[in-house]
Amino acid sequence: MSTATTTLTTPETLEANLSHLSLSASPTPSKRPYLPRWKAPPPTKQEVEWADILTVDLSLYDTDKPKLIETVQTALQRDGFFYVVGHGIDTEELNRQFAIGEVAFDQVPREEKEMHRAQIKEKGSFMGYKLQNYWEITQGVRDRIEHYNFYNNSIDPVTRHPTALQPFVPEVKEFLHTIRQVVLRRVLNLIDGVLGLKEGYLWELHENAKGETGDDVFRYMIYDPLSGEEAKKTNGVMLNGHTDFNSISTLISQPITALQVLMPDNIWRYVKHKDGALVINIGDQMSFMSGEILKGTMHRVVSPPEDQRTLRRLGVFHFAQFRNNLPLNLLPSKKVQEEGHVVFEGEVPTTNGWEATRVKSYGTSEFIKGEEYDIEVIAGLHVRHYH
Ligand SMILES: O=C(O)CCC(=O)C(=O)O
Ligand SMILES: [Fe+2]
Repeated sequence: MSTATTTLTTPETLEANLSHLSLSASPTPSKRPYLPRWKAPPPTKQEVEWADILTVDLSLYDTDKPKLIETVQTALQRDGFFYVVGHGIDTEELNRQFAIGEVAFDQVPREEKEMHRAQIKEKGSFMGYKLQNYWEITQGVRDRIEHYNFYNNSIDPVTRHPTALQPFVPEVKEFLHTIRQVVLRRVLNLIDGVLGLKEGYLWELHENAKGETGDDVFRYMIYDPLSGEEAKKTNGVMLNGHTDFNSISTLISQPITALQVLMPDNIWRYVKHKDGALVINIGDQMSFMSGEILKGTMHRVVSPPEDQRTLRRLGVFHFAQFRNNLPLNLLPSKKVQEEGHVVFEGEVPTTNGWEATRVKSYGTSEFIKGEEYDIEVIAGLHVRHYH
């Protein structure tokens, strides 16, 4: 049974409908186009400084929600990051997404990738490919990152995607649907609990009863290693320190140790791989709407430890978006009004407006240069770009 047609609009129907979602491998995997299983690289054996990140076990969602709300509260007010386990998505389904991701990079010819190049500067959109060398890291060193992005509201028709990816598009759609319902929706409900909002309030800002849905980005991403020379110039940095632009980001944990979080003591620490877990953080927009009670935390990607340094690093990401054209005002929560602060003094940017502005300028525009980070001014705010 396909789940892609399940439509969910009201919080009351969440629990009833969750039971209809395929949380494990599809019952008809034989109908799926063949792909070899993705072979995950071995975890690092080196000791590095790990970030202390809390874990939310979603299998307790129905039985111990108050405990989960408490954990999400600590995680988002202190670190901005947490792991999610017990989400019910089978590890084979997660593996399959990495296998499809490889197709996007290794089975699509360069000319076809060029044809699907994202209109980043023109439209502030990553739809399609962001190819290598588009961004500057620092001192003239260009990035070694390629990504392919699906947009939730523009996945159809299948033929808009590169030929090699087309057979897998129905699965991508189904996976994105599942992750929205099983992970995003429940996490948003927990954040409602943290902020004292009525359950379902934040979900409604992501998908309303009319079926208007945020234009989430679903991304496959691959990092090629930096050369020794490049790494020396960037201090090992492969992706500059940034906050995400959206509401909530989810990445599937993978073994190559490279993602670092700037912890409250101003030290970058590594995010440790947890098999089958998802790593969640909030982006600018959720942070702003919370009056910055919830932290949009700085993170970056650096060259992995010695035993993984020459490996390519494949990633799978879901960047959830609020619905379009919502002003980034404070949420109607007593806690936000009392403990948060007004973020925008002048004109308040909209959800998709903020996203597009950040996509357009990231990695390409001239900012105010600083020792540790450069500063970009958007709507009167100082946005930091660590290098
Ligand atoms: O590759 C990663 O682990 C993080 C990537 C990231 O932060 C992003 O794409 O916003
Ligand atoms: Fe990020």
